[in-house]
Amino acid sequence: MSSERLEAIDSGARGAGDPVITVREANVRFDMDKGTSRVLNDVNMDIQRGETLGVVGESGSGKSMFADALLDAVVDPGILTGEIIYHPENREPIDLLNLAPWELREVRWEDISMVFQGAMSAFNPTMSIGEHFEETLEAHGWEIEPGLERAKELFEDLHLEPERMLSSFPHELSGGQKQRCLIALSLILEPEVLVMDEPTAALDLLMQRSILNLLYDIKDKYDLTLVFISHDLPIVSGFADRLAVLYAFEFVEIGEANDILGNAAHPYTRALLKSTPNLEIPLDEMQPIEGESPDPVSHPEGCSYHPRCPLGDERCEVDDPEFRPVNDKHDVRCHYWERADEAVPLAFGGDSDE
Ligand SMILES: Nc1ncnc2c1ncn2[C@@H]1O[C@H](COP(=O)(O)OP(=O)(O)OP(=O)(O)O)[C@@H](O)[C@H]1O
Ligand code: NI
Repeated sequence: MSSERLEAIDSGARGAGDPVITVREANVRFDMDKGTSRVLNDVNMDIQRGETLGVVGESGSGKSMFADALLDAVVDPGILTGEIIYHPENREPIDLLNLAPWELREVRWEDISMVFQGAMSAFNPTMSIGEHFEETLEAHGWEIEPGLERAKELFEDLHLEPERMLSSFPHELSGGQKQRCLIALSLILEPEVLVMDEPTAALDLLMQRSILNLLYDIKDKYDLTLVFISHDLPIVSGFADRLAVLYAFEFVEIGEANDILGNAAHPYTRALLKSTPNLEIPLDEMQPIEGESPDPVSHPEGCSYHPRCPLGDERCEVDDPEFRPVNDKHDVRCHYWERADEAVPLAFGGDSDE
């Protein structure tokens, strides 16, 4: 690993100093007929124990690849390289990319659990919700009865009727109920980290917010670290402690959520803030981000955002910026971030000087 890269993870990406998962130089590639598709590009990240980390970016930016990488669950024939280390609270660190299949199965669910994108349709229609819980408990050699008692408590915490849920079949439930059942199921083996990839995308805005509020309420009770992935920046930002912005398969800005919202330093983040539907923004002030997102087979030279960036110049065409500090908890990969607020003003007043 180059020294610049190590520096790059010095502040923003590292957070406060008790990481539960450390990601170093993570890459995902698919070897395809038209060339090699690189869909996660040298990603570094420390996820801090107990935090809620929000990961945002446009569709196709690599959010799901990042989520899948955290559990070494990138689909075939994708190739994940780099280092993903899980740091349990009272055990030795675990190198996720060097585990036997049975060891990895144990870590998934019992240490790091995931609600996959689109998982609502993954319920088996012929099995009751209770049977889904039993199946998971059995597969991991956990006792059924105490497991179902825990399930009931989880249901109550998530404002669902326990008995009715256990005996229901997936088609008998609303989207919001199914989503909460999935969250309960993902917590049944008492994981320390819960990764959620667009867990509320198929739900209406009110339901999304109410599920996030419930998660927020149970997070402390279950001692959870949450990694929350979404294309919807306003939704995530109201909920996350830190935000990490993905552009073109790499993080371009990382910092405390409030700081990113009020003081976004990357032209892309600012464009994203401007373009994202938000209850607070008048519709006529929303602007889609101009230009195309990059092709994973041929990444642009230099800064990957330069073809779309109002600040892009000759330097940006050749020189890929490393992370630089905006403050001690906020890092950005842009040569000209100090001019980003002029170049991409936030019409709705995100900046204090507007
Ligand atoms: N199985 C696959 N084979 C090859 N390329 C893939 C595969 N799955 C995803 N990709 C590509 O990887 C890139 C990143 O995809 P990813 O699913 O991580 O995006 P995302 O940010 O999660 O998008 P969305 O918001 O739509 O879920 C995209 O260019 C996508 O086309
Ligand atoms: Ni995705």
